[in-house]
Amino acid sequence: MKKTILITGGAGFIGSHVVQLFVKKYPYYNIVNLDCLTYAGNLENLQLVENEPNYYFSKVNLLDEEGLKKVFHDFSITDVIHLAAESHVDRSISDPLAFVKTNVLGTVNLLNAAKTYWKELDSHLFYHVSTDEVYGSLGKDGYFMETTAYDPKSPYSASKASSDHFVRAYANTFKINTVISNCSNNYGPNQFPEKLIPLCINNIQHERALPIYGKGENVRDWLYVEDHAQAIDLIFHKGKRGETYNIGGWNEWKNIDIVKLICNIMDKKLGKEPGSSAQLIKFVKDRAGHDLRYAIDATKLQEELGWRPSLQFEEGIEKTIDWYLKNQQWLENVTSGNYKEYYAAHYQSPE
Ligand SMILES: Cc1cn([C@H]2C[C@H](O)[C@@H](COP(=O)(O)OP(=O)(O)O[C@H]3O[C@H](CO)[C@@H](O)[C@H](O)[C@H]3O)O2)c(=O)[nH]c1=O
Repeated sequence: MKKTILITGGAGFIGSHVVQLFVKKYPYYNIVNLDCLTYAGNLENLQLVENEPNYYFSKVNLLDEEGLKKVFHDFSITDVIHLAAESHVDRSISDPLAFVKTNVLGTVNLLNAAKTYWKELDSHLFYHVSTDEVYGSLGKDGYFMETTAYDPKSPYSASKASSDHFVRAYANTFKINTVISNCSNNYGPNQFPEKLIPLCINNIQHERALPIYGKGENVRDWLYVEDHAQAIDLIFHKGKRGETYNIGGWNEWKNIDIVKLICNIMDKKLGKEPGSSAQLIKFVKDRAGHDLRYAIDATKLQEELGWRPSLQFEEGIEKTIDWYLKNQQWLENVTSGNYKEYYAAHYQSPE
């Protein structure tokens, strides 16, 4: 059966890489990008594929139940890769309800649309892209395994944990084919500059302070976004239905070390005195309930499906910095909201 895959959140950071990979690699699939274009969704991210004959865009909010059903019907959707989500932990602290609406209610709406539209459930797949934050926070040792009990600590991770549970509940109750992956911190092109790495790159360019929460001792595992997209491709095609796969980079860094690394690279690239960017580092009030350490074991994905990250971190971070330095206009557009003009020129009037 020819696939028509609905990729939600395709104008966002990770979603745009997944859409580009699928559109280019599988010209015989139709790819429908469903995105409501919040501040973090930008159609400029899809310039490389927007004219491909197998690419479609649909501006629909996950809270619009009828709109979702119409997309399933109009495009005869066969599979879903669900990436659309509110994703920023700090925003979830100031506005938890927005996360409940998009991440929990939105996911349930999407599951309902699939359940309503799909007749032979066995021939379809609902793939939910999730986060390692559902497992909570680690101390100095240990790793998140697929079997680790859920223990979300922030409104963001609680909303993603809840959406994971709904996906599993629908698999159990309504026999929808599902698969879930939980990934560590991503970095790379197209990431909105509220996240640590692009925030630092952007702030160094503008000689602004680099805010480090607490003492900068918190640890994250970092993965290049294209490696995440490759993992999603593998899991979508070869992952066992009903299973969960952890995705990570085996690449743990303390926040302060990563910021210092970015400072050093930026000094060289911008021709600044060594050590000058690091002077912008400013220790600020810690994030409320800040998870200490995330570290994820992706052995199952490696052993069952043969996935490994392709890039060393040092290479990935250079590539990322080069991309941001080359794409000043992109940064300007996403931080000023000018992307709406791009949307108007390419599609229709923004709301
Ligand atoms: C924005 C910002 C962050 N930080 C710290 C908080 C974290 O320990 C670390 C990374 O922060 P963020 O870039 O916001 O990412 P984090 O909270 O780890 O969550 C990310 O990674 C998760 C996967 O682990 C994803 O599910 C989330 O959507 C994504 O936002 O840097 C700072 O010290 N200063 C900052 O200004």
